[in-house]
Amino acid sequence: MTRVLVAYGSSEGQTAAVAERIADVLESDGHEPTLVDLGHSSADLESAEYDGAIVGASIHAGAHQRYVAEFVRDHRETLNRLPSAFYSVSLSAASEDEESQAAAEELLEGFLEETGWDPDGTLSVAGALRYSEYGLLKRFMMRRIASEESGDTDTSRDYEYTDWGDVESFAREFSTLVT
Ligand SMILES: Cc1cc2nc3c(=O)[nH]c(=O)nc-3n(C[C@H](O)[C@H](O)[C@H](O)COP(=O)(O)O)c2cc1C
Repeated sequence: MTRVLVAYGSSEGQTAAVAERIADVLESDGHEPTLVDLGHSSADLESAEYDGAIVGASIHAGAHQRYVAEFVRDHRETLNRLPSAFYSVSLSAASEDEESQAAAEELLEGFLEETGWDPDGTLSVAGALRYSEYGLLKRFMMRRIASEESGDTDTSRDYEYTDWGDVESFAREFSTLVT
């Protein structure tokens, strides 16, 4: 059985939900995933003898979580040696505007350049708008951003844009890499 680290940073929970779906797919393919929320604990990538690693982060104010970048930088040699993949969750990836989607891809590429990581696979995936969980200021700010992008501005409900089919294909592809 192959052991796969599924480590992530998530500010409002969507990247965590994606990590859980990836872990479900890996498990159903016969692997042994270990989920680690890098915001709360560190993953012992060096000594735990993982056979592969998937790392995820979300974009806030034009950048991925700094602690995820630090984790990747600290472990880049191992990540570059093992089968590995990175996914980035954002609202830009949900946009119908090609420029916004390209901006999300650029941030993903920038993250890899900045950390010195060359993963086998990448995915830029749409996240969620969780108006009900934002404080007043954040709700106002996100509503303004959504309105600029012709997105959803009814703050009385939440919106999920994640394409779970894409997430599952990404996980399945990785699964074949570590088999
Ligand atoms: C305060 C705030 C700032 C955000 N900034 C960006 C941004 O600059 N670009 C973008 O594409 N998405 C942005 N988003 C959208 C998030 O990437 C999206 O909500 C994602 O689902 C968050 O994932 P998480 O729940 O794992 O943190 C922002 C969201 C919040 C709440």
